[in-house]
Amino acid sequence: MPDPSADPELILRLEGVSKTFQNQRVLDALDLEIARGEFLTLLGPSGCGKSTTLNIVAGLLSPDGGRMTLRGRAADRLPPRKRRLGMVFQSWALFPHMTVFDNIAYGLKMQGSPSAAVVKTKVDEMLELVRLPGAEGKFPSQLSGGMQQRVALARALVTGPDLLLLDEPLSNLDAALRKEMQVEIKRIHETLKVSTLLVTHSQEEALVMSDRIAVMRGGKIERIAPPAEIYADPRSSFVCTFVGDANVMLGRVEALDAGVARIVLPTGLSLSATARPEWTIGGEAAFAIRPESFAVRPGPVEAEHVWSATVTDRIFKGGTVTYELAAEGAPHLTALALPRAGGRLFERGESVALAFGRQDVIPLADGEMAGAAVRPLTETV
Ligand SMILES: Nc1ncnc2c1ncn2[C@@H]1O[C@H](COP(=O)(O)OP(=O)(O)OP(=O)(O)O)[C@@H](O)[C@H]1O
Repeated sequence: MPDPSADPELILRLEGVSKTFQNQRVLDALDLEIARGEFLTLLGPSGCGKSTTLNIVAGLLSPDGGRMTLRGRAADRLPPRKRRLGMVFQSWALFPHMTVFDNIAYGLKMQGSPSAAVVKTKVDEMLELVRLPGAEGKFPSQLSGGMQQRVALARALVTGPDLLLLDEPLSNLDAALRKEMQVEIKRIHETLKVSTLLVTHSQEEALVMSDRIAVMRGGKIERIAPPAEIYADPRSSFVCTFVGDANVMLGRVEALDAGVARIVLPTGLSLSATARPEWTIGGEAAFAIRPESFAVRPGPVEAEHVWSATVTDRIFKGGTVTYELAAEGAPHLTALALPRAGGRLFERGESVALAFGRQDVIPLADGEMAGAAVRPLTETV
């Protein structure tokens, strides 16, 4: 029976879904909704419950508690093949003894026996969509990893699913192919507008492809929002450091005026920030500054905030340069700069000015990740 309160624009709704494995609570009363046509990504560290959530949606695992509806209908007891889902997993498991054509046609044949002409038309459409025309007679072993992934997508989409489930679909590809397939999957999503649930631990994949990102931690969703919003206003220090890099710091509120807080760090550096509602004078205040929000300048500079710092390390990547810096009371800062043609890079040991404005300071609800947030440099000069 359709739920009379169900929103027809909602493809999936999970309410209070829980799952425990051997006394370990893996999902903790999880709520999640996916709108029709939406691309939603579950992003989080290993073990936070992303795949468990996806497997419950797929019907491959039963939850211990909670409710699930698909297209407004209770789906808790619906067998997987009746859920009208398309699935692509990390190991894309094409049938090795079948041609590309037969691999893609497989799902259609499982649904019933459409005429050979209908099967051919649909498979051709899919090959066109994933940009593999002419590959229908090949076997998976004759295809590159990226091409196999395109076939896996075509196989998942050929039946016209209501919801496409993607579990780490790009993690077996090398970095260049992964970037190419991110853009491909986004293009296919924009063409078909099929509602999609992606599971990944890659912030880049999440930022590039999603309409909304749900950041998971310990079996719960900590923050759900569109990519640009989650990046600009992550709220917690965990989300701030998981979606992007950040300098997370802790200070004390010295003054509060019209929603603006004056914050001092233990050694006297100070700054102003948009205040969070729970901040009080004399209380602790956590905040973050993204590496790209610091302007690194050689000497005195006019800006709302200017901190003196010393370059402790540098990594040059061509289009960008990352500096590790130490300021008084903030010994581990990271700044990201765009080297200008003809401009010079700062050397290790050099004194610089770090300039930023109030709008660059992200107020946070907690300082859990303070000091540990910015990813370490991997190559140095
Ligand atoms: N069938 C199972 N039996 C026992 N424990 C399980 C089972 N499946 C998952 N777990 C445990 O549940 C937790 C969450 O697993 P899940 O695969 O959902 O995490 P994830 O966020 O997808 O992480 P990853 O990216 O590493 O797969 C992990 O601690 C995992 O070891």
